[in-house]
Amino acid sequence: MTDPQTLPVIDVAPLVAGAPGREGVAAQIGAACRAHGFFYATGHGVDAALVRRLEELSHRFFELPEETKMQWRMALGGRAWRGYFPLGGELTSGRPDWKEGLYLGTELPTSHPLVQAKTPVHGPNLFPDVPGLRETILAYMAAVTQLGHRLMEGIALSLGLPAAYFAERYTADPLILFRLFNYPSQPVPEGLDVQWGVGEHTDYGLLTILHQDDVGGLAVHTPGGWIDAPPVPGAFVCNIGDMLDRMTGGLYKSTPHRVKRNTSGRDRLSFPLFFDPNFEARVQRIEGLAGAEARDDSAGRWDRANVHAFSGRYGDYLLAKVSKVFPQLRDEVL
Ligand SMILES: O=C(O)CCC(=O)C(=O)O
Ligand SMILES: [Fe+2]
Repeated sequence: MTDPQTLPVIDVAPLVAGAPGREGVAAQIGAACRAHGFFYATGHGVDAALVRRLEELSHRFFELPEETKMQWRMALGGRAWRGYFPLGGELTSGRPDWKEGLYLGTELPTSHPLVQAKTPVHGPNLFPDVPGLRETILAYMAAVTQLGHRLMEGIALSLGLPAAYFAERYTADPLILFRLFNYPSQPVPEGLDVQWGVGEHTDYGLLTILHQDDVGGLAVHTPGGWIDAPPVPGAFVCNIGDMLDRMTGGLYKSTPHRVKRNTSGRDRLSFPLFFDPNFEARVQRIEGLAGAEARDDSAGRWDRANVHAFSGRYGDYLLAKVSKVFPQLRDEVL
């Protein structure tokens, strides 16, 4: 039985290896997705030294003066939606979050057909000039994207589907967005309407794979109330997003979460990688899932949206959401 007060820690090694035990791993993932949509993954095979190096280099970047970091500001990333945003620069539910960040994603050259076609959220990254950061980000995104493919196989098996179900329809070429976040411990100036590191929200796509450092602050809104998702050394926090909720008719919940304002006295780093359907993919219900009701839960949702009513390209869903969190960019780049 899954304890409703703690998030399960699942050793995904057999799934990563494609070994016989992967059915058992899939069953545990399925139980977690039905219970809270959140779990920790250990045994994932992503090199701990790579994660440590990314933490060190990220600290080095965020420690730079704000004027320096603004050399790589998002406004310069254009439609690709890449670059640095300063403290208070992103809104959740209309309020500024107390975090700064660097937006990244799959690295595509300007000559790539999708970039030439001006497809939003596709393009080259704006890599800060911190020695080693570019290579480390690219290696990290590649490793965690591979993990995303394996976890989606586990999710497919957990629904009684062929392992390649999602890859065949949505994620042969997944949309990967990646962020480095820093939640500084610095107090909020008087008069600013800031409450959270990140306000309550759900993630938009299929699966989020998050590394958080040892500071803590992430909390998850389960049916039984808010529970903490404290750091578990060496584990990724995995949670499902709105599209999997939509595809499964609500069987797998896209669970709201938020991050407390950091008052620990040291910076908190987190690195979410969003493993999402291809921008052009049309998102459809999975046929014949027992227990799926596709209930309209919009009245109780943070954004009052009915994900089950959505039909269209994943890219359109994403853009409608993103333009709410960065309203100042919407007019410039979309
Ligand atoms: O920083 C965290 O721990 C969570 C961030 C998050 O929820 C998000 O970026 O969607
Ligand atoms: Fe999130």
